Amino acid sequence: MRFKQDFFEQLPEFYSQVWPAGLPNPRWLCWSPEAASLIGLQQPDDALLKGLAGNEEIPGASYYAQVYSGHQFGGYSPRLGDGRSIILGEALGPNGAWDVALKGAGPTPYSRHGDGRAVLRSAVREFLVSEALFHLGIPTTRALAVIGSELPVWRETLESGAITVRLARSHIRFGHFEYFCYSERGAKDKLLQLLNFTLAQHYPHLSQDMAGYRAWFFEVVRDTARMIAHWQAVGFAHGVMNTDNMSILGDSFDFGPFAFLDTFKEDFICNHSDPEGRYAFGQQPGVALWNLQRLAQALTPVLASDDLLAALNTYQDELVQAYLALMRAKLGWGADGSDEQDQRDLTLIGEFTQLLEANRLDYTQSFRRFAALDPNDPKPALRDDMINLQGFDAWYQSYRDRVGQPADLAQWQRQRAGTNPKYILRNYLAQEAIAAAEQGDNQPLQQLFELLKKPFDEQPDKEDYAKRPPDWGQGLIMSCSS
Ligand SMILES: Nc1ncnc2c1ncn2[C@@H]1O[C@H](COP(=O)(O)OP(=O)(O)OP(=O)(O)O)[C@@H](O)[C@H]1O
Ligand SMILES: [Mg+2]
Repeated sequence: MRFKQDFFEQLPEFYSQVWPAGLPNPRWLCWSPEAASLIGLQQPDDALLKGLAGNEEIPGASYYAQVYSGHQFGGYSPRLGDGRSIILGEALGPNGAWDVALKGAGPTPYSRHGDGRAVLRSAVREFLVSEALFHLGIPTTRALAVIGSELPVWRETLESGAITVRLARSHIRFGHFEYFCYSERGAKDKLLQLLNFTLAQHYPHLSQDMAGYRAWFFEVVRDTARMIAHWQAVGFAHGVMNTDNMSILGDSFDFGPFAFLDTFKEDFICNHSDPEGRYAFGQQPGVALWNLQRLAQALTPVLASDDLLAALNTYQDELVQAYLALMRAKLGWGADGSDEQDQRDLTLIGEFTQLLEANRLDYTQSFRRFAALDPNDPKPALRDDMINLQGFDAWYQSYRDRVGQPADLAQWQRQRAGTNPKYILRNYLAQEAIAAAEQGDNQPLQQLFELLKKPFDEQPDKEDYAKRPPDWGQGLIMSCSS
């Protein structure tokens, strides 16, 4: 790995230097060749294993934990920071630089009462979902590898310690700005320093002045809205949308109790620690706006309120337009750009998801039906899934009116197959692969990983992975303890 150390060198007051505690008997559990290529790595080898486990120093790396704060479940936590993640610097690749972070590398000055560790189960989940989201075309941090070990780590029970090697375009979170606004009260110079750094690194087209800052915040709002549109369109629930888990670049970030929906349920909650459903699937668009409002508030020392408000006011439209574009691609609809059509389409989409919910249908499977649907067919396979046929027939008539007859049906269906994944990371699939890996059998994990790289392909020998979960695996709710 070749590194540059811009954050480390330019922002010395924004982190603590810290060494990884190391892992006994480390072994490769997962390796993503696609992520590796981003930073010019070819093969996992022994020297790299020792380095990423934290057992030997990696040449050129600086070891540091960033300080940040954030709103967690609505309340402000004045000091969080990387309590179990150590960043090595920005690794240089053929198309830019990627922060390399060892998540689970041991305690840091921000660990408070935590052990600084991650367990195999959570490390593998983060690995799988990072790469799965990427292959679904959703902006996300990436995962290079998971390293397992014989380190005993206590959660609800005795588990083993592991490290996810995360690659991120940036680790700067909404919470970084909140920290330098509230927790370091009056540190306007630091807020500005952070903002200028962010612009220089990631928004080179923007100037470091009021006009540039203003344009930047509009982009943050836009990119956050687009990320959320992707989550809602694919049926992804993040589970812990605290502001310290919101990447400033609009990449999906920090994967804990996430879930892809199986049976569609608007108010589906995937996080065991969220009984109120603050972060329920259907709440995500509103929560992201709330989070952007917290970010805006933290930016008031450096940006005019009117500018911040003007940007926040674009959120809904950015979200709706991005969501409509994705859903139209899934359903096979064109667009004429009119408000009337937008409204009608939103209504029609909402009616469809209501049908899914009322008929207790699987979100992914139901949309995948469109890949084999002929709009000329009055009784498509999708109809056979429904209990409420009358409701479906009424909706389907509107759908057919909307879609018209495709000029080239085969091509139209290929397009639907390319926008409605067949395979998603269902929680029960992750569970099965993890259970095997915990017993020393990596094969199911490797197979699942390979499957998720081609979510839109038929992969006829993998049909079982497209099925609905067995009874034990329905609507699994994950605990936050990771
Ligand atoms: N086992 C742990 N030991 C020490 N600190 C922890 C541990 N687990 C979480 N934390 C800290 O608690 C806060 C909230 O945790 P959260 O689950 O959002 O983040 P995370 O999953 O640890 O990491 P990241 O956001 O970098 O993906 C963070 O400051 C995090 O570093
Ligand atoms: Mg976090």
